Amino acid sequence: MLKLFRKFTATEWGLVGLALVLIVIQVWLELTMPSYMSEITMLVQTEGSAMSEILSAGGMMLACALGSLAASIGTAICASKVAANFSANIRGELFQKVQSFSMEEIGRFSNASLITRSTNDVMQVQMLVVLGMQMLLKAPIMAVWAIVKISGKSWQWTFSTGMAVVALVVIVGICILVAMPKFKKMQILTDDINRVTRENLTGLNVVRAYNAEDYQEKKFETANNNLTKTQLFSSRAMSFMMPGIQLVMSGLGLAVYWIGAYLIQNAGAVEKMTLFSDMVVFSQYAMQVVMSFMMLVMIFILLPRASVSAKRINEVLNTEPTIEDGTVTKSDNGMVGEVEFRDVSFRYPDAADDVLSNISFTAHKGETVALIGSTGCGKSTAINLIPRFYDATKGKVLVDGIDVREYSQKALRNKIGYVSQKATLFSGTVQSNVNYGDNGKTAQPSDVIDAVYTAQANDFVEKMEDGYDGYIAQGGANLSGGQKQRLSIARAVCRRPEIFIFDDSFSALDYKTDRDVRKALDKECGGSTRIIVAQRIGTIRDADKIIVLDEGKIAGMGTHDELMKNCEVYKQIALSQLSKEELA
Ligand SMILES: Nc1ncnc2c1ncn2[C@@H]1O[C@H](COP(=O)(O)OP(=O)(O)OP(=O)(O)O)[C@@H](O)[C@H]1O
Repeated sequence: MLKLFRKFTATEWGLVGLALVLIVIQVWLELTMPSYMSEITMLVQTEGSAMSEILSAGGMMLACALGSLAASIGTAICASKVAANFSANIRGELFQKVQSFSMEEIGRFSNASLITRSTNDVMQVQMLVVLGMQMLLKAPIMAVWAIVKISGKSWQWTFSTGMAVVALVVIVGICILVAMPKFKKMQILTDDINRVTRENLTGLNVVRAYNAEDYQEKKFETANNNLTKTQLFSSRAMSFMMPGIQLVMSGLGLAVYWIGAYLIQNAGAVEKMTLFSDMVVFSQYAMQVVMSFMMLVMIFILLPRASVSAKRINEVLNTEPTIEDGTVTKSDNGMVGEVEFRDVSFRYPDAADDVLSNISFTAHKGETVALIGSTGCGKSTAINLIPRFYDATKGKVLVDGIDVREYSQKALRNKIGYVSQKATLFSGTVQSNVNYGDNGKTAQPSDVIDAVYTAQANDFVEKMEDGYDGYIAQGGANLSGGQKQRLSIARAVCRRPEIFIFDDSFSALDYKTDRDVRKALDKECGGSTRIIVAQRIGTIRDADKIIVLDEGKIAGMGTHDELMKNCEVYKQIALSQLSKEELA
């Protein structure tokens, strides 16, 4: 937690200082009030006191109350400003950190947990800062000051206040000890709720199509009940706290007056009046002491949850991405658009076996290299090593003759136009989706149009109400699968990259569109290297080199004709899709 607070900026520390000054003023004013009360008590009991004296003391009391109110509003403003800025900074840092994560770290934390950590956990810490700045600073000042004020009065009163404080500490201690483990659990269960809700929303079509609402509801109910039970348990434990504190406060009030009555009864006539006034003042100060402890209690209620949250936030902030950035920004060996896999093997973190074993091939500038093989044989995994979504566990992937690990990730990815297996579009317009990202080249509106034409997306884009400014919903929800794929292809084309990576990006296109896109790519982007993962023989049969993968190993490599002659795995895939006549 303290580690997080080190992130306070100078302005925030300045505001904390200002809040501290305001709190001292507030406490001073609050603790001055009982003196006026004592004065009024004395005046009321003294015969011949003038009304104006009572009114003047009352007026001073009112002024103290108003001053304390103003100081407390000032403190609250400072506290909320510090907390809001602090949490905005933490959220920003978390976002940046997650951006730097490789797929490995994202997989390790899970999307749901990263979202909870960036929202709910930050909120817990924010709440602690808001209340902590107001109460944690005020309580000790108030307690010490009030104790100083009451010391030297009757030892019986001081003793009863001390006992009340001990009783408070015991009650609060027990409640927190019982509830603390549950607080820790609560954040993890919030992750679960988040995960189940996200899963349900993203897969809503499938849920409905399979009438799986009940199943999803049960799943949600389990997560929800677990969280509710944990919350209820900790609330029940905590529910003993407030009445307990109230009991102690009332008991203390009673004790002060009871002791006072006893002392007054045994005192002389003159002492009686002083004792009475002391009793009124003491009960006020004693309440202030107890109130200070109550404020600390409030913080102790928040503290366990916030410290769990702070730990979870720090876990993310302290995680170093496994993909370290290199320094090379430009290859100065004259090579362009060349991709080489040199004896590459890869194993997913925590997996038992390699997904890829000893893969070696080269794609030269302007060549089309295709990867084909049964599902799950490692095609996507292989091409994900080029933009460094993961790093090879053995061997090297080279782009333009340089190990991809030596490049700065930005420079490496600037060379690449990547089209993922599942088309990803962002809420915005056609234009903002096609002219997406930054690779140092400024795309003109005409480049966007060219890219859309190359991807054969012009037919539907130009029919949209606003054309290239047409609205695209989040995830491309207002487009068909094939339309989404074409816009994803247009986005890669618009980048004018040295190397295209198409991860099964033509699968949602009909055969004719598939052929037209490939033809247009040949014409418009002929100089770029293309690495294509495909399931359809038709998509790749014209490729310069086809790599046949089987269980993560190369089963054959060559042109379509060569493979038809000498690669049994390829021949079987081809024959399963096309007749002998079509293949001839
Ligand atoms: N993030 C991951 N963590 C662990 N294992 C994974 C991960 N992603 C994929 N795998 C495993 O790696 C293997 C290869 O997956 P990959 O996605 O590369 O196959 P593919 O050949 O592209 O399949 P498809 O044609 O169905 O897309 C599969 O067995 C899969 O279970």
